[in-house]
Amino acid sequence: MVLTGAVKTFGRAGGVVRAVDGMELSIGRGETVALLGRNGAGKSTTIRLLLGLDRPDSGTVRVLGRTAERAVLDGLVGAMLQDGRPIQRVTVRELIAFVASTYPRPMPVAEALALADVGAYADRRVDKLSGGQTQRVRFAVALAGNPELIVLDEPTAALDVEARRTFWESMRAYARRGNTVLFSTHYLEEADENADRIVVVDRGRIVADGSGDAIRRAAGGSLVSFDLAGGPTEGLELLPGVIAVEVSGDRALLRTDDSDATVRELARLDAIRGLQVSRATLEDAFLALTAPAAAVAVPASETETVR
Ligand SMILES: Nc1ncnc2c1ncn2[C@@H]1O[C@H](COP(=O)(O)OP(=O)(O)OP(=O)(O)O)[C@@H](O)[C@H]1O
Repeated sequence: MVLTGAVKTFGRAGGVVRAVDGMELSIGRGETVALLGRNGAGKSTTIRLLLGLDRPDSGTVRVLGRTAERAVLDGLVGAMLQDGRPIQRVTVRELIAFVASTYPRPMPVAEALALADVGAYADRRVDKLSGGQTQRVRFAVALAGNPELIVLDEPTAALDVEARRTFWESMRAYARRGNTVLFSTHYLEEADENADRIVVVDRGRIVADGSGDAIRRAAGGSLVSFDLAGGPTEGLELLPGVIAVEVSGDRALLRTDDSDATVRELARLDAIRGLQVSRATLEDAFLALTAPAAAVAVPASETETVR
């Protein structure tokens, strides 16, 4: 599926919000992709464009070679949105059978129940289930049309650790069949563990796109910190390897893609009091990429664009 220059704005008292701001995103069949961003980054709006629930103000959206609306009507796309609630007073099996009957080439009901791992309570009413069970039923609903692509908006937001684990097992089983998965999340570990590719979104734009490792690298592979001991802070950004500099009290934190070179130069300058070197975590990378006053700009050439 492909978003080309997609823009979606919302009018608001006092101005216009560019929820999606010139998004260029292409996802190939069989990929599992995480859309990672803070609250309000534009993830849900991107997903709504891909599902044909909203139209872009400009730019285009194509899903499996057709318009988003057409792809959904053809049963090629399954979705789990944040606010969807299954209809009540029916059993899980009845619900899935009903949803399947509305699609041209549905998944056999037993298969959808098994894949979403809801077989154990298939004959219970959907309004009598726990939060984790309900979420899996919603996943079964998304599978019922036998889609090639599934789009999940923060699928595990309300789940505990165990429910999350079983949810991702089901999702991976679906992906292993050669299907495509796009999910949004705030959770870095979830993106890293369950996606082949992470697309970091900030203010309606993609600020990094690649594997977890590529994103760590793009935001600076290591962090070097030391006590300034009253020394100058000017020029630190010019040290070899340094991508960004933060000063907090009397301590300087340098984000660097060549910590050896950075440390050698600091040693030469005799600025190694309390020196610490650590590998940037995905969390560091994410914060650097999406911090409100983004200190780090990732040149497009440093992101690993998969397609
Ligand atoms: N229907 C709407 N009307 C007005 N503004 C909207 C609407 N939908 C989204 N926005 C605004 O667009 C921006 C992006 O919102 P969006 O819901 O896409 O972000 P998100 O990354 O999904 O956030 P969250 O993680 O909180 O779900 C936000 O500033 C939001 O307030």
